[in-house]
Amino acid sequence: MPSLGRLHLITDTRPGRDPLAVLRAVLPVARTELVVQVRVEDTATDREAYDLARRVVGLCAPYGVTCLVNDRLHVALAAGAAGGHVGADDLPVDAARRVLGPDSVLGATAREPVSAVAAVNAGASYLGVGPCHATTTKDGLPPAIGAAGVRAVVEAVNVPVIAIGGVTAEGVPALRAAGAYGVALVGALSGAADPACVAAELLRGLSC
Ligand SMILES: Cc1ncc(COP(=O)(O)OP(=O)(O)O)c(N)n1
Ligand SMILES: Cc1ncsc1CCOP(=O)(O)O
Ligand SMILES: [Mg+2]
Repeated sequence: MPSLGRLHLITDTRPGRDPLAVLRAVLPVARTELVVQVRVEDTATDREAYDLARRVVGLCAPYGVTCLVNDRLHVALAAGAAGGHVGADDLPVDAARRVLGPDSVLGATAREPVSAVAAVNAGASYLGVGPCHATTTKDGLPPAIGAAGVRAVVEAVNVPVIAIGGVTAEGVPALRAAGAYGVALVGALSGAADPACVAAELLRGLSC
C-alpha cells in the first residue's frame, strides 16, 4: 500500500471550477505529500467520472502522487487509481475492501469513535473525519465536530485521520494538535487566487 500523503486535494467539479488547473498548480509544490481524490457531482455520469479520473491519474503519475476516487470504486479500478473513499451512502467498508482488494488505499468517512472503529475493523486504511468546521461545499451535513471531535476519533483508532470540512491553512495547527495526520479540502484550494501558495502554507502547517 502506498504511504499516505497528508494534503488531500478533492476535485471541485462545481460549475465554473477548473479542478485540473488547480491540480497542475499544486502538484509541483506538494509532490508526494499530496493525495488527489477525484470527486464528481452525483449527477455526473460514470463516463465523466472516468474521463476526469484518467486525466488526474495521468497528471499524478510523474510525481508519484496517489490518486483516489470518491464513491465510484469501479471507476477507481478502471482508471488505475490507487484506491477509493466511501461514506454512509456508498458501499459498506467491508464490501468496498472486497472490490478494491487488500492492497488498495481505502478511506472511510467517520465522525465519532464507534463508527470509526467499525470502519477500521471493516478494512479502512484511513479515515476522513468531519465536518470539522462549517462548509459551503457540501449540503446536508451534520453539525461540525471541531478539533475536539477529531481528537476523539484519533484516540480510538490506529489509522491516519484526515480532517475534512471547512479546513483552511489557519485551521491546520489546531487539527494537527488534535492528532490529525492530514487534511482534505475542496474550497480552500479550488477558490484560491494562488493555489500553489495556499498549498505551500497548508504543507507548512502539516509538517509541524
Ligand atoms: C477524506 C474524505 N473524508 C470524507 C469524505 C466524505 O465522503 P462521503 O461522506 O461519502 O461524502 P461524499 O464526498 O461522497 O459526498 C470524503 N469524500 N473524503
Ligand atoms: C465532501 C465533504 N464531506 C465532509 S465536508 C466535505 C466538503 C469539504 O469541502 P471544503 O474543504 O470546501 O469545506
Ligand atoms: Mg460518498
